[in-house]
Amino acid sequence: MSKLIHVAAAAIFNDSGELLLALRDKAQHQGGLWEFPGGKVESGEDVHSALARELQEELGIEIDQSSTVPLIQVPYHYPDKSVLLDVFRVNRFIGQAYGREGQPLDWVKLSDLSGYQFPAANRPIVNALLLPSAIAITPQLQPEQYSEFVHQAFLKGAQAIMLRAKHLSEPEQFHLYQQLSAQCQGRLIIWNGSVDIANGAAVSALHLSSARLMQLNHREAYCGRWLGASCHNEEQIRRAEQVGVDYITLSPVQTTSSHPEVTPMGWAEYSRLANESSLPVYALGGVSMEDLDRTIQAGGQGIAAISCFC
Ligand SMILES: Nc1nc2c([nH]c(=O)n2[C@H]2C[C@H](O)[C@@H](COP(=O)(O)OP(=O)(O)OP(=O)(O)O)O2)c(=O)[nH]1
Ligand SMILES: [Mg+2]
Repeated sequence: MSKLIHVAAAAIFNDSGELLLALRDKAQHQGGLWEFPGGKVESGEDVHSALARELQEELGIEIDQSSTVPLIQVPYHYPDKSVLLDVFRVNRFIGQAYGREGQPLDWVKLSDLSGYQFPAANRPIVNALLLPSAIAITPQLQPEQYSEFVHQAFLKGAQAIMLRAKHLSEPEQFHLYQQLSAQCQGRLIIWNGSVDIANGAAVSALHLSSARLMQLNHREAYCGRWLGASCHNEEQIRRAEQVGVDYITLSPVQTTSSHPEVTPMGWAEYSRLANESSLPVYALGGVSMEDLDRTIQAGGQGIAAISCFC
């Protein structure tokens, strides 16, 4: 397999929360498609300097390291070359962005991103931009207690809910899913269950256990928009990538009360696995909202947790 070409790229936001896209020239590799501005890291250059240089060369804007936050690293093998897209979120910049190389630019709302055609390697980047950074997973409760849990979880900073209620019957789970979907008012609600039931009930976000992930052969078997999976080791992560899921949770990062007998992987191993994976990776197991910044700095998407939202 050819050597990975290290590419620094930026998801640049303006004060209105719009994202800057540039159109690649037809003559370039992956030409005619929209991209996140950036380019190749030169030999001897660090990725932050490369990003600042590329954004100056391509857009005429100035950034510094304090205004960039890691978004995702995506290794990707095209038939003709292999790239490592090292993508940062840029929330502050100096200057007025314009296409210095004549390339058309567009400021785009996140909700309009699906209307743009990107290189194949960009799918996880778009997913990382659309997915939340904090998911509250429901503990085992009586059916009438879930609504209060969801209410509290949003107050405590969760941006999405994963309904995991294996102690209830499937009709009860589905009834709860519908009730909580109404309560979430457009925020993401993920159902932890099987592909068949999710398809039958037109569930738009499904999370698979690692056992269900290993049994799934094709992403297309699930009809909804978001597909996630629980992973605990490299074999499961590779499987999730092959199947083409949209995100994974990786656990346990730290000792957790729900599985006290399992040895946690620790932050260094979490970071290594998250960076090697092409997918958005949530830290799970003994983590809380206080770990959000370190998770993102470690190359993760965010946190998924039960206890800290109870
Ligand atoms: N900048 C950027 N490159 C991307 C994206 N997605 C994707 O697959 N790529 C690929 C295309 C290229 O093979 C490589 C980046 O190369 P580039 O053409 O931007 O590099 P550069 O700015 O240094 O340009 P050049 O001087 O080599 O022409 O990464 C993306 O969103 N942004
Ligand atoms: Mg470029």
